[in-house]
Amino acid sequence: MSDAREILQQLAATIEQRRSAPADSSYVAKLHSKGLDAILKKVGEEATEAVIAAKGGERQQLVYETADLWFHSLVMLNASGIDIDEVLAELQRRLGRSGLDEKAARGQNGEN
Ligand SMILES: N=c1c2ncn([C@@H]3O[C@H](COP(=O)(O)OP(=O)(O)OP(=O)(O)O)[C@@H](O)[C@H]3O)c2ncn1[C@@H]1O[C@H](COP(=O)(O)O)[C@@H](O)[C@H]1O
Repeated sequence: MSDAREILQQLAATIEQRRSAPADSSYVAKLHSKGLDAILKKVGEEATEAVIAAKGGERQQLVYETADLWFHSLVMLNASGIDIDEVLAELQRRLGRSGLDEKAARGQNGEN
């Protein structure tokens, strides 16, 4: 399998390219034509579907729904002008740091 960052970059580039395609020829373009709220609604729906699959112990369905969730999250980031490298850098920054330390630091900085 290719490097994970490579796959995400390739998919993000495809999303950027497809957003201006005719809406009847592209799922990405169709979503964009409906506006940001429709994109955000899809992210919420896909997250819920992933949770339901996990709760039901449906292993293969969870893989499928998580792929849907990641894809729609990339569409959301693209619509918001955020490069995936920004998210990857944030995850990398957190590597090796306890989530409990991270949580305590967020309280101090007034972040969520
Ligand atoms: N990875 C994906 C991908 N994952 C999921 N989906 C679509 O996301 C939708 C989610 O489906 P749901 O089950 O929620 O229900 P639905 O009724 O089909 O969807 P809605 O009409 O409710 O939005 C499906 O239509 C899937 O086809 C994707 N559509 C596109 N891609 C990638 O985006 C590229 C560009 O796609 P187009 O824009 O269609 O050319 C593709 O080559 C793929 O690499």
